[in-house]
Amino acid sequence: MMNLAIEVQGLRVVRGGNPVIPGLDVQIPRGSVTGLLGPSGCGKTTLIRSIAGVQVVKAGTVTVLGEPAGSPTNRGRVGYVTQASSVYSDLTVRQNLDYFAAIYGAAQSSVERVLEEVGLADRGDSLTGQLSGGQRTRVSLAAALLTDPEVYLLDEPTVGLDPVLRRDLWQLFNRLADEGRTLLVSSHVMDEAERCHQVLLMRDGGLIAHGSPDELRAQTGADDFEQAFLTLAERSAA
Ligand SMILES: Nc1ncnc2c1ncn2[C@@H]1O[C@H](COP(=O)(O)OP(=O)(O)OP(=O)(O)O)[C@@H](O)[C@H]1O
Repeated sequence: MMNLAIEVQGLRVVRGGNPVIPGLDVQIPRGSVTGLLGPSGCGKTTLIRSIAGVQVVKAGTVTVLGEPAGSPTNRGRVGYVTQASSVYSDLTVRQNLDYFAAIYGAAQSSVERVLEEVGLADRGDSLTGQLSGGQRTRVSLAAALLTDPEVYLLDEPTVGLDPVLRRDLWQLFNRLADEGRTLLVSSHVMDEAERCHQVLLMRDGGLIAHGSPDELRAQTGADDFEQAFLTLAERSAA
């Protein structure tokens, strides 16, 4: 049996009276980077929230590391980085990380390590509120890295980043997966599919494809993922 990090069965989520996820099943193996790709509003954040255990769900089961999503047993084992950064704007970057290290019980020495990993080693003394959106997201990511979680749920972590930083972050995600961590990373930039082991293509609250980048290319005959998505979207609507 596959060693699963995340298992979603029959997930149904209603938001604002609308069934934004009408019924979804997916399995994500440990030690992989899975890209969750799809257009704005298709339900990526809702799916990630359901896996993080912070979304009210109408039906279905979501299991993370063998526990129900949101289980206290998984505290510290699951790192969730939301789209809106969840760090304090009136503290410096280092003060934020010192604070999170203290409440998570992480070694203070890990602060410099995570600053380096997210490319913010030179911004430790900057006031977080004066950083760009992409920099603030990286402070949130650094805070998640402090506890060395087994599962990372990252909601659009590369939005607003230049190509060099995006490449560096994807290298970090792949390194974490090589070390046995599991990452679910959402993006609406289709080209980011290339950097994942597995890709989930989402549309209108459902999955229209799940496979490796090569498998999706072979299924559609498309060279780029923008085209592959369009082909799969047309097929799913037919
Ligand atoms: N708080 C809310 N109340 C009601 N409906 C919501 C709420 N948040 C999101 N929705 C709806 O749920 C659907 C899915 O939204 P979601 O944020 O999960 O999409 P997304 O793919 O993450 O979008 P984006 O890429 O723009 O962040 C959308 O139709 C959205 O309008």
